[in-house]
Amino acid sequence: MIAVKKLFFCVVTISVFLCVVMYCLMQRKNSQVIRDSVQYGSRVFTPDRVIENNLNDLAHYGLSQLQVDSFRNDSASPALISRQNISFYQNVKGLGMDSQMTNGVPIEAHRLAMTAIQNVEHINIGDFVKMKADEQNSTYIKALKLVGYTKRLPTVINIGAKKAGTTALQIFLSSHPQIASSLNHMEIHYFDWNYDKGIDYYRSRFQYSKESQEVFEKTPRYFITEEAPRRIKEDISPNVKIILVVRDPVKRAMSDYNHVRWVKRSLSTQLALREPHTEDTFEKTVFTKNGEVNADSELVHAGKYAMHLKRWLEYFPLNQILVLDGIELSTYPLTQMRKVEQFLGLQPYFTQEHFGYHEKLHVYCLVKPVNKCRYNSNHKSPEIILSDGLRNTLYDFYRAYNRELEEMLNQTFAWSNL
Ligand SMILES: Nc1ncnc2c1ncn2[C@@H]1O[C@H](COP(=O)(O)OS(=O)(=O)O)[C@@H](OP(=O)(O)O)[C@H]1O
Repeated sequence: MIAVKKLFFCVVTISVFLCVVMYCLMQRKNSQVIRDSVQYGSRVFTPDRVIENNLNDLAHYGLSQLQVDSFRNDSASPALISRQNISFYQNVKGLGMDSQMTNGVPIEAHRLAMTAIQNVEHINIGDFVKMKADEQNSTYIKALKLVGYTKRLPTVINIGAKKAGTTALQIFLSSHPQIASSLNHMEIHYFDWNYDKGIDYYRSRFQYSKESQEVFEKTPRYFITEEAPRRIKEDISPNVKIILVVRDPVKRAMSDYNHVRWVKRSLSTQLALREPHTEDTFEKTVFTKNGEVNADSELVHAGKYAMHLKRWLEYFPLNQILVLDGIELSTYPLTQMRKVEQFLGLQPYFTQEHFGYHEKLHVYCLVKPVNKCRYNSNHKSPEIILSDGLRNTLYDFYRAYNRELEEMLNQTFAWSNL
């Protein structure tokens, strides 16, 4: 009997040991895949999936920069597009990507430009394909211009706040036919991190667009960047329209903490270095050892909305800044997007049919014309649990800022007096 028990014990121990080893190996593999993956719009592509889906084609379109570190490098020249036929787009569409590609030429613009090359420039496609890259490039850009498409600086900027729902806004707004976006819908970070690259670099990071379109970018870090409002006013125009999304600042800080920890765990050191400082728990990050709020922490600082907004108001009048509540955006996307349409003077486009509730994510996603949901990088992060005392201390800290924001905007927020 004792021998059977011992044998049973041994089998259980070995099985547990093997399970632990397998689990560790799988985690290692997963984290490698995450490190090497790239987020494209709302999708994440791992190297395996990209190779499966024809890396050669993707490489032609700038997607050879598949390391997260090269996100902000220049993309392929528009002329490369002419070397492939339209079926490439169908491939890409099959992958669930946008038809507006890395090089920023919308499919409609490409078709018009190719027609112009043949009918206006009188160059047949055979000759065009054989042209040297430089000549082909300039012919193509000239044709794009001829049909009304150029790269332009933004007319609308979503300045933040980080983790307040800005990606959802971007996904919704970018589907409006009168909106052109940044390439790949990337955050360009021009007015904070990439300012020394110059305005031509900034312009190059947008899709080709028509005069009748608004050009849109979102970089949530602009909101807390001291120089951003002045730079935007001086370098683009005093008429740029600004959209700010705000959210319960305590929830924002928690979401930010999870995001930063995820970036530090999963992405490159270069990207991680740019993220705010964090300790190994949320509590240690936002509170001092004495249990006071650590006002120096960027995670805390970013939620002092009234303070940041005041700085923006030194450069832009309030009627040029639309402030949305992130929670409203996740619950009533149609009402919020109608506000945005009105603010930007766009034709009414959105209807309830464009939005569908995602049961697992508990938010609304875009379901028309394509399914697109915010990829939630934090979904595996454990929920942050704070004692009632610390939670109240944090809410107390923000209350004065929240009330000031309400007064400035003559608008109330459900989280203002928590
Ligand atoms: N449809 C919709 N509407 C409003 N908010 C939404 C929506 N979808 C997602 N979310 C929540 O937004 C949080 C991420 O905010 P951002 O997209 O601004 O993050 S980022 O600054 O771009 O990284 C993130 O919050 P947390 O889940 O608390 O981390 C998302 O869940």
